Parts: sequence; C-alpha cells; structure tokens
Amino acid sequence: MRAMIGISCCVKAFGIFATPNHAASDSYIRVTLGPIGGVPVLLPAAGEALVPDILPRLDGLMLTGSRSNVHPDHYQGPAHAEGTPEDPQRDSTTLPLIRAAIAAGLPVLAICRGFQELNVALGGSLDQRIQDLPGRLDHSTPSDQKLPKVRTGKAHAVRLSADSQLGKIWTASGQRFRPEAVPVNSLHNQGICRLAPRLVAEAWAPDGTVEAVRVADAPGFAMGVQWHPEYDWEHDALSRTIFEAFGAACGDWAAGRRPASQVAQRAAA
Ligand SMILES: N[C@@H](CCC(=O)NCCCC(=O)O)C(=O)O
Repeated sequence: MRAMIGISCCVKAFGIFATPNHAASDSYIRVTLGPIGGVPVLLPAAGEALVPDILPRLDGLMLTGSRSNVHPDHYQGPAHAEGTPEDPQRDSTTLPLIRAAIAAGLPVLAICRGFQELNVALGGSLDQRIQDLPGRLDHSTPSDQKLPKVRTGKAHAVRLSADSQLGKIWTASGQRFRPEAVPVNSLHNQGICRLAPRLVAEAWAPDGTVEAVRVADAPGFAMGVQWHPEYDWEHDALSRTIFEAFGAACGDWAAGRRPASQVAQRAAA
C-alpha cells in the first residue's frame, strides 16, 4: 500500500470572478507520484479543526512553496509592506498541522514557504525582505521572470554543516557532492531570522541565510529546505535523493514501522 502524502494547499483566486480555490502546484503532485512513491493528498487550507481528523490518515506531510507569506502576527513581526501576498487560511492550517505532525513523529518535508512555516510553527521568526538587509544577496526571482532556466535554475551554492542529516542522506545514497558548495535554485524574499529552538540549521547561503534545517529531537525524517528540489529532481540526483529519502520514511510509516528512537521513547513512557 503506497504512503498517503499530505500536501499543503494555498487559497488562490481563479477565474473572472476571482473565486477562492484551494490549490497546489503540479510539481508537488508529480514528485509525489515519482521519487516519493506515494499518493498525493491535497490538504485544503480549512483551518486547525481538521488537523485531528487529517493527521492520523497521513503517512507523511509535505509543506509546499508559495508566493504568499506567513503573516507576521505569527512571529510578532512588523506588518508586511503594502502589497506583500499573504494567505491567512493557509497559515491557520499549516502551523498547527506542523506542530501536530512533529509531535506525532510523522515524516515532514518543508519546502520554501513550508520551510519558513516550520520555523514559525516551532517558535522562530522571519526576515521579510532579506535582499534589503546589509550584506545579503537577492534570493528572489522577479515575478515577471518568464524564462524557466532563470526562474528555477541554480542561483547560488549552499554550505552543509559537517553533521547535517542532508549530507548523511546524500552520502548514504552514494551521491557525489561538495558539502561546501551544493548548487541550489532560489525563489524567495523572506528567510529565517530567529531560528526556532527545536531546529538545527544544516546549510547556509554565502550571505549566511539559513537554507536547510532539521528538527533536533524528531525521531525520524523531519527537515526543511529554503530552495525548490521539486523543480530539479528529474535532472538532479541530489534533489531526487531528498524526495526518495522522504518517501522511504513515509513508506515505513505506512507499513507501521516506526523509527527505533520513537519505539524506545514510547516503551520508556
Ligand atoms: N513567499 C515566500 C516563500 C517563497 C516561496 O515559497 N517561493 C515559491 C515560489 C513559487 C512560484 O514562484 O510559483 C518568500 O518570498 O520568501
């Protein structure tokens, strides 16, 4: 039985009447059916009330990227600049869902906005326009950029920490990589300011922007990346390997196999 992979949705206006729809990019559907090897389950941005009913039916949770941004009220930040896209319905769903998934030990993979949600859900904060901060790169891609090669091409390198879970995953898979310079794409304006207490930073851009984290005390796969491996996996083994590792963790969960540390924790309780 394939793993059921929860995929966060955004509320987006569609059609001539700008009717609100709950949507996720096809790239998340294709990567779930591909290297993750699971069944994609779109999770509507319908609020916290659904979390207790949704979570037990999932074998993994993938938090997706989006042009919208986590509302600053969730991390006591300043109001966004006029015109900054927000999605309060998504926030009200994903933040409690992340906390519940991490508490349950469910495999979690957080990507871009999802990476930022992981940090905020666990008590961290965000910088809202890192390109305006001294010494920082512009990590965004102009919204009018139509050239796919530019929009989702490699934009900078990230440096992995010596003990990174990401590095262990890539090494275990036999992938060759330079931990001091892994090329990634970049499509974000915001970034981690205060790292949540339970997160461990695993990778950094040349300007110090945190680009990957893991949940320190998670029994299994629980990590996030600020870049978009879902754009690259068909031609980039390192991107594909992230999803394969996440898929293996979700497959174990679906088969009732729990991480050894979680079994030990439960036995000791
Ligand atoms: N809005 C946040 C998160 C950025 C993000 O998730 N980008 C994905 C963009 C997807 C697309 O362009 O369709 C930020 O700006 O930091």
